[in-house]
Amino acid sequence: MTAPLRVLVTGAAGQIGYSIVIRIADGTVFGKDQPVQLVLLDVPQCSNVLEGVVFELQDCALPTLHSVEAVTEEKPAFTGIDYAFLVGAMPRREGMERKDLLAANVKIFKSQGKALAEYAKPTTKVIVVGNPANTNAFIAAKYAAGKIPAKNFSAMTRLDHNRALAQLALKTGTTIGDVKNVIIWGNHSGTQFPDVTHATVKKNGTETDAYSAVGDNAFLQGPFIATVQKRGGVIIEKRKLSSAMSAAKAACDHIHDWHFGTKAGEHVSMAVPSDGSYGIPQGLIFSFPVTIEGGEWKIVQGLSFDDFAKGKIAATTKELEEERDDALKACDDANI
Ligand SMILES: NC(=O)c1ccc[n+]([C@@H]2O[C@H](COP(=O)([O-])OP(=O)(O)OC[C@H]3O[C@@H](n4cnc5c(N)ncnc54)[C@H](O)[C@@H]3O)[C@@H](O)[C@H]2O)c1
Ligand SMILES: O=C(O)C[C@H](O)C(=O)O
Repeated sequence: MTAPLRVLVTGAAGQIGYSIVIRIADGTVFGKDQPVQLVLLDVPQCSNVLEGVVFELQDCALPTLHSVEAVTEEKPAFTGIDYAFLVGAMPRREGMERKDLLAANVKIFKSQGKALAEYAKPTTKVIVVGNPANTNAFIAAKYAAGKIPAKNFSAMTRLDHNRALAQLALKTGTTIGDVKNVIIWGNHSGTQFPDVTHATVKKNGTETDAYSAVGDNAFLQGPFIATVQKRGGVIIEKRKLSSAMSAAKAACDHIHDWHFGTKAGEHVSMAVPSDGSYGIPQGLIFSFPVTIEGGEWKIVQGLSFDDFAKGKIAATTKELEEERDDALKACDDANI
């Protein structure tokens, strides 16, 4: 029998947590033949809610769910895990930018970076969902350094990637399966650059580049980019809560592809530590197009940028550098 994977979800009493755990437990993420031991972490004040989630998962009677436990401390949460979905963090409310969460949330990721180093397997793979996701992942990786390699840390821009696919499909009157190879560059924030220069759309049986399929450059360089950049804020305005169903689905897509690999000829967007590719400062957790094989991601190389794209990439890089510096200062100030 296949050995179970031990998978941690933090913030499991929250709204994304509630949508994510069922997909991990029912085999959507790791496959229908892969047993999973789920570990759900939240703060002690949420222990009752967490217990309710455990009861519901038990009541789902899922063949792939080997075990599920609820914990409110880091040691039992992080011990021996193979994958960590780091969701637990404060969400933004109307009128806030994601970086306004930095001071409150970065301390969580300093502490969890240390816990990963102390208790998790050195091979653990981490997705940070809690905002500001890129910078939180940078901090977690920093405090786990020496025990878990930086390449095992990532932040989620798959939701932005999925939003970009959906907007292209809507605009061209196609379906999601017809659109591929959009790219999200940079930060999961309003400065991200959703780029369709290398995307393709299959329409009436013929695959063409996205610019030809849309036939409206002004749309692709204007409203399309703004819609994807601002989608999270619009959802908050409408729901009075931040996106959860779509965020959980994207986190599961991200880990599914990290585990199983990307399809031939396709790349996905994933915020990973820069190795200096495209001139992005080393170590910044920056969203790149990646291909994945054997559990290892590789940044797609050799893509060219026009001046428009260069300007967008410079802006998101600058924001990430500023967030990094603020986060490092907040960590120095935080007595954890
Ligand atoms: N990267 C993305 O694309 C993306 C998308 C949507 C939401 N988010 C972010 O995800 C985070 C969670 O969103 P949500 O809507 O589920 O929020 P939520 O408030 O519904 O749930 C967050 C949960 O985290 C818990 N928590 C807080 N501190 C914790 C800690 N130290 N350890 C464990 N659990 C802790 C809270 O008690 C709560 O149950 C937010 O920061 C949100 O902004 C990111
Ligand atoms: O926008 C937010 O604050 C939530 C999330 O990051 C999103 O993109 O939906």
